[in-house]
Amino acid sequence: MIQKKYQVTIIGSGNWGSVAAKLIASNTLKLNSFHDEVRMWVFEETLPNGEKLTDIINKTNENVKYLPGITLGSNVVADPDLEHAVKDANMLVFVTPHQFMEGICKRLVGKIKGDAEAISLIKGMEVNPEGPQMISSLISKQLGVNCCVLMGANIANEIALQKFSEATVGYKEDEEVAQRWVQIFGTPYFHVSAVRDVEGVELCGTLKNVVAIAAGFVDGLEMGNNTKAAIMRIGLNEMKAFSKLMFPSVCDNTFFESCGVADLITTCLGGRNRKVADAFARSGGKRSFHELEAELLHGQKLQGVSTAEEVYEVLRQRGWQESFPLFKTVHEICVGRLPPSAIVQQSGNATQIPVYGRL
Ligand SMILES: NC(=O)c1ccc[n+]([C@@H]2O[C@H](COP(=O)([O-])OP(=O)(O)OC[C@H]3O[C@@H](n4cnc5c(N)ncnc54)[C@H](O)[C@@H]3O)[C@@H](O)[C@H]2O)c1
Ligand SMILES: O=P(O)(O)OC[C@H](O)CO
Repeated sequence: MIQKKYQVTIIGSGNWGSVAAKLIASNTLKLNSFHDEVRMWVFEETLPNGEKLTDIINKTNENVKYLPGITLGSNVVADPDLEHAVKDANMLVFVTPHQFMEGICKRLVGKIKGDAEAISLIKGMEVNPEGPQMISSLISKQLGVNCCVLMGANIANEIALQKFSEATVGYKEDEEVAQRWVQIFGTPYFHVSAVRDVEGVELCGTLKNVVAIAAGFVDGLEMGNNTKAAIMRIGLNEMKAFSKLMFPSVCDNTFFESCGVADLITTCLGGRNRKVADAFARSGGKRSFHELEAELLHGQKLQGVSTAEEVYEVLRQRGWQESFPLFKTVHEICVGRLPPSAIVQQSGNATQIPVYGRL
């Protein structure tokens, strides 16, 4: 019998997308059931020296803009043509900032192989008048594919340097498919495990970005470690309560996986959301997130501010605002309705919130 060979394409080539390419490319070379080549769709841009990013990646094997100084692997092929990049793939890895996914999915309808499986590494959600939709669900519905997720305490630059870390794959039903994702991401320095709780894993990764913004405010206001720990604790409670209200099937244990408490800790200590929110608070809320993101992240994108807005919209639609003082306050600070110092005054009310007692 001829063994099926899987072809992997990565849709996205930012900081994490490039590290995902490096991890997967190191494994496809070793595993017989995968084609060596890993195709990576690049949102094309021209760099200041006039060269196309795709050409530089294919020439130097390095994403000089989003992951400088790291060799991706000679079997990573950058491709600026989205439809071309996915045409032969039966394993699709989605890893772009979440705000671009609706447009990307629209372009891919009818363009992917019938046996394709997908995984989303994207931390974020979509909210429209009909309600919220997780990104894995957007991918599944628009493209008619099964979609797992991979989330965890994964600051990309640290994994690029092969420093030990862990991640969690969330899946719906098919454990064999989940194990195939574990196989192509896992390395001796990147331990991956799978849990049957796709919504719980994805909501952990999504909601921690809102808490990271709150932690950045605390840092910018120089309020100290105890305050930051309190904000993280209150944030974790809100993450759990929100996830369970959205999806009653979400498991408590998921919050103790890498995607849960570990991601919350790393992101509140060293993530980009924390960094930009710190600068915002130091400016007294006078500089915009947009301006600070461009200045501090050099093209990388912040997810926490838009996620705070999306979560706020869900709270508004469902009348849950009073049960989620931290989530609500983060958004109100981001849009300038409250000063950064409100993060402690308002979130402190969380101790009286009955919803936590019930969950
Ligand atoms: N960087 C990390 O440490 C990290 C770790 C875990 C998860 N994530 C998540 O991974 C996802 C992707 O983040 P990242 O760090 O790889 O990206 P990034 O923020 O480093 O880079 C931004 C990317 O967006 C692309 N882009 C810009 N405009 C675009 C457009 N109009 N359409 C499509 N793409 C466009 C850019 O080319 C670039 O590849 C996010 O959901 C993030 O939360 C990131
Ligand atoms: O840099 P951030 O804040 O986008 O966080 C990066 C990762 O999500 C941490 O796991």
